[in-house]
Amino acid sequence: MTTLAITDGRVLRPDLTVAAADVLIDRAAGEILEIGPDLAGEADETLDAADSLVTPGFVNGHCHVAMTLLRGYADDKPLEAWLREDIWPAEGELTPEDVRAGAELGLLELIKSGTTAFADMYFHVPEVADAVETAGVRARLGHGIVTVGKDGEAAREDAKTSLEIAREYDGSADGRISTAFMPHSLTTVGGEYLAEFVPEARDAGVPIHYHANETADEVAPIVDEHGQRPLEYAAEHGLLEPEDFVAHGVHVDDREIELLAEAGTGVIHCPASNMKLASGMAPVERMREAGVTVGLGTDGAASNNDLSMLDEARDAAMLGKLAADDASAVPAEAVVDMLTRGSADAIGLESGRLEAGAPADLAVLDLEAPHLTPRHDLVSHLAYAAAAADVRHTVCDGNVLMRDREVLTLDEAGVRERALEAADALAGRVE
Ligand SMILES: N[C@@H](CCSC[C@H]1O[C@@H](n2cnc3c(=O)[nH]cnc32)[C@H](O)[C@@H]1O)C(=O)O
Ligand SMILES: [Zn+2]
Repeated sequence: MTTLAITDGRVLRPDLTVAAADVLIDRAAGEILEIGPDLAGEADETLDAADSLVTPGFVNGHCHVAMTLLRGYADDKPLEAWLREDIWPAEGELTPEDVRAGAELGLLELIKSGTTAFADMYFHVPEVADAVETAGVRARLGHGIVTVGKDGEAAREDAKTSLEIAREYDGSADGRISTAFMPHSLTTVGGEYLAEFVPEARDAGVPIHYHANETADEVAPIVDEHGQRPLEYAAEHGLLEPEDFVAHGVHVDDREIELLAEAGTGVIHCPASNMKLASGMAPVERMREAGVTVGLGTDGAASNNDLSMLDEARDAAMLGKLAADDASAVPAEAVVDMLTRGSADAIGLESGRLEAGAPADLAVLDLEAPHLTPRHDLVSHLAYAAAAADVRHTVCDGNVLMRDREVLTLDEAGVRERALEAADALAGRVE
């Protein structure tokens, strides 16, 4: 057994108290062995965490990681127009190599900002999986299905691809990759395809992930056509199981919140994307009070425009208060919970907590910064004041992915160069 110790840090424990302690990790098992004083002597390797906060690695519950190539490509439009006029035409030109380049850029950003796991919906998933394997993080990956505007054959092909990818990649990258069946949304995938393929996804034993109740424009057609709220329609199609998780959940009514809580289906709140596309304010406080598992996600870099989960945490607190018209809503503890354990629970991972037996997925934040001084409350700092650049080290599955702000698994300069070239060439092809 080789061991790694994170030494002399302040460790954020599952009950959100902070203790001066070392963290001892079994590298091969990728697990935390012990948290306590003076463990450095027992370790083969150490990572210094003096004057630093050791937190669970952040979990990004909803992303389209390769969309980093479209960062800044189209801004300042609502969802429907943004997707149809700008994003989908550009995505139509994306090659597998482009997706690989965009995924690597996104992974670099995730690791640099302390994120150790994410859920991702995109296409050319084999390239995303390859990049995840190299980068060393955990991921729940899936192929996003869109059937609107496609003939029956092409639509079924898209759904089949999503199933095949989910079956093939589950458990890959030494178990760091898990998968899901991913219909894009309740309005972009026809009910007949849900009826046909959802039972198959259940047989394959994979969860289902989709965008739901993101905009008011997306709710209205379902109510008009089916006389049901979107999540009632989802439940009827077998899309609300405990392992499933939806992105957004902005326009949900009380009955839908109850359905989510009863079913145990997770909601990934994406506050930055919801603000930027003016989609609305998710009732995060009400969902949490009702017992819904709520996590956080960045969504893609084209609607955010970064992949920093610490930004998302702060946005979630701010927007949650505004939405509830109550400054005590979505407090720092709730935000830190959503950032770590909430997202992990929602997407079905064991990470998000630092304790013996848990996955060795963590981030170490440098506290020696003016904006993190003084130190009345480190949970408050994590929710409101810390930023991506404060992350010093990132560890996932017992492996050091970033040491002293240097990413060890990806060549930063090369990744940026390939992404720049791919993005420029893509923009040229779309014009
Ligand atoms: N196979 C599908 C691709 C679906 S991948 C997932 C899609 O979600 C899109 N997307 C990104 N952010 C959002 C969002 O906030 N809401 C809905 N869709 C989004 C993204 O651009 C991508 O096209 C096809 O043939 O078009
Ligand atoms: Zn999305």
